Amino acid sequence: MIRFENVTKKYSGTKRPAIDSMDLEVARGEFVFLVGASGSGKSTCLRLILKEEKPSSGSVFVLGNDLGSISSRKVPYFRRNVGVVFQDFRLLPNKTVFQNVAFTLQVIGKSRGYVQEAVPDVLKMVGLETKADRLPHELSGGEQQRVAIARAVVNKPQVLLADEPTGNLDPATSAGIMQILERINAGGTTVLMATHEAGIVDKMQRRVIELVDGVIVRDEREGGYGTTGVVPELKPAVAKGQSAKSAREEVREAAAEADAETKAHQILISSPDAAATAPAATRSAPVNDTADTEVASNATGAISLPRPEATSDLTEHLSLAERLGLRGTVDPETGDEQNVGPVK
Ligand SMILES: Nc1ncnc2c1ncn2[C@@H]1O[C@H](COP(=O)(O)OP(=O)(O)OP(=O)(O)O)[C@@H](O)[C@H]1O
Repeated sequence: MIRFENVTKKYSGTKRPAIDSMDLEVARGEFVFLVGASGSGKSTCLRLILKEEKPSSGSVFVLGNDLGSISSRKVPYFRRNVGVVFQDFRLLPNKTVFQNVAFTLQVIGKSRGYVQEAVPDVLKMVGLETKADRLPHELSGGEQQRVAIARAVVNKPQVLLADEPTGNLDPATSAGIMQILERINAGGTTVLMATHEAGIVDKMQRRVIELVDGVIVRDEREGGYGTTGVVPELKPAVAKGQSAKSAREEVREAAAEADAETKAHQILISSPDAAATAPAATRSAPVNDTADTEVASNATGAISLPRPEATSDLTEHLSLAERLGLRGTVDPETGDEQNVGPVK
């Protein structure tokens, strides 16, 4: 149904590819989560499937079409079979719920009779049959997303792509959206959903594909959000003289920052109120128990802070800086930093 063959996508003006030599196969009727840190290539994957972007090399096949050879005249017809839902809903603000959903059908030339029948049906499916005459701004976020889903599936596409569909919603509302997506999938539609929401992925236990820097690092049949997160490989570069001096400054700054972070961390731990108002990435960063993973990146790209006791003196701060690649080896006899340089 969807197949990537050695697909690389490099946007112009960027150094590394957004998708790197990817092979992927999704069968009819599957429900697939695409997870990974911000910038790992999830949206690019979805855009390639929709033919909004072209691969730099390799081939994308969707619903039996080789997207590399499909004529531009045929693209709109191809897209009729691929519904899309976005994080920010993208409803037409001056049209009612009914009109927003009907719009999809009118664009593809469905008869008035068909529209009058199909729209109430799909609004019922998403639980909005009583709100057909409302304008988007008269709806909650969850309701707006339900309209967007209704619009995406009203013409019964074979594939539904959802890019962070619950990104703007609270957990309870998100659960309702996921029930709707499950129902749509149960009806035979293949669903691909990019998400950062670990709770949702863990609960659903569906296929999970995890991306890191445009590469699939995990493809699990019934997976959870997981914590594959890769520790960035940072090597100290060799530098001498002035740059070594400035690198030493960076080491000290890193140490001072680590100290500040440690204090913040202590405040978070001692004050539940402060924790409640902390940024999500800070709250969700896992605390690792093994010394070797004090500085680790989790799947959301958040750096988990070293435990407070691990950074209780300057030596430990410098060790943190060393792990970050800001500090090179120290000559054991003189104590001088021999090979010091900033992260490359
Ligand atoms: N139009 C573009 N032009 C140049 N670079 C782009 C473009 N779109 C995406 N990128 C780059 O491609 C990489 C992958 O981006 P993409 O949006 O696919 O990631 P993502 O995993 O969906 O991220 P997020 O979770 O933040 O939405 C990133 O490095 C991003 O900066």
